Amino acid sequence: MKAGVIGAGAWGTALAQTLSSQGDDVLLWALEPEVVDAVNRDRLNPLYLPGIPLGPAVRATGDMAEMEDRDLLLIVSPAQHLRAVVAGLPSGLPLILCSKGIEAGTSLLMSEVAQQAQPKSPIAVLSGPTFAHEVARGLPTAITLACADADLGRQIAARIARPAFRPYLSDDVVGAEIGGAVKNVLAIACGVAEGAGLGLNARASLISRGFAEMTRFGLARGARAETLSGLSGLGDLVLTCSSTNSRNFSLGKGLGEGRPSAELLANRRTVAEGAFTAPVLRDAARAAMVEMPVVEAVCALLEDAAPLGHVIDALLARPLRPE
Ligand SMILES: NC(=O)c1ccc[n+]([C@@H]2O[C@H](COP(=O)([O-])OP(=O)(O)OC[C@H]3O[C@@H](n4cnc5c(N)ncnc54)[C@H](O)[C@@H]3O)[C@@H](O)[C@H]2O)c1
Ligand SMILES: O=P(O)(O)OC[C@H](O)CO
Repeated sequence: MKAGVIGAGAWGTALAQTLSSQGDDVLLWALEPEVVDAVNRDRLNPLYLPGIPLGPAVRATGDMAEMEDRDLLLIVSPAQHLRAVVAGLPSGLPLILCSKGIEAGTSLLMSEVAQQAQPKSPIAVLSGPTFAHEVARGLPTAITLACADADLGRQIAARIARPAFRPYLSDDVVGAEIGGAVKNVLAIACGVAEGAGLGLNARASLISRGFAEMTRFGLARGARAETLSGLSGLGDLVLTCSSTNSRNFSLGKGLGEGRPSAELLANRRTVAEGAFTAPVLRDAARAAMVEMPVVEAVCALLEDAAPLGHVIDALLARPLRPE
């Protein structure tokens, strides 16, 4: 097997390490030359996945043309860069999309963006509760692999499964993508609750009511309810809303502590996708007449549109309604 992994952030590096764990040849494309050098010379990626030794079967490159001889590509760039990254790939190779987000300006899901950028490539989506550093250490992980072509989905699942890395098949690509994109915004909300000291009842309520928002939006975009309540939806929502290991939760925690969003977002090396997804999701939800008050509240905080106390009061003062 000759897999290519496009993007050597924490998740791309963890996936490369996982795929190579049984000796498969994995080529990892990195944007930063220092990452290429560190992987090839020291078997480490100290910039994005410090402390994880990489196996000998992972080789890094900065040259996209080297992906020509791969038979499968995992795309792991930040969502807002996926279009440009995919457009630069050799054409026709099966693409497994691992980025979580909605494209700004078009409101397209990653599969829709990839389809436009590489119309000849078959597409699958890999998404679920997966902190990169845990996966890289070989800790047990289950994840959704969504592919409209059931045969291709089965082939890919067999190729990427490892003893502690277990893909579950789905044909609901839209559902898998919406879960992964929306949970990042809701994790910011849960981080705010943590930072502002609102307590664990508030967090559980945000997870629950946030899941109701995810479901309403997902159903409006054609997702299936069982996908949203699976690994790529509820599973990832629970993980990301529970720990400062999540960059989105940590961003929210900073907001909840009263730090300005501009300060929290400035000069970041790592990506907190929810900050980019939130305004796109809000606008798409409004256009589809889907109510997403928690998402609206996160946007208000990210845009410094209202003080934290007002945003919390406004959420709590919404009219009483049936669950
Ligand atoms: N980290 C995780 O645990 C995890 C798990 C599942 C999914 N994801 C998703 O994977 C995607 C990548 O996240 P990550 O955690 O690997 O990234 P990261 O935050 O660790 O690193 C940032 C990445 O962005 C890349 N980048 C910066 N500018 C770029 C540009 N102009 N063009 C292309 N790439 C650029 C960097 O090279 C680096 O690979 C995100 O959509 C994220 O939601 C992450
Ligand atoms: O660190 P986060 O918030 O980007 O979350 C990482 C993964 O998406 C968790 O599944």
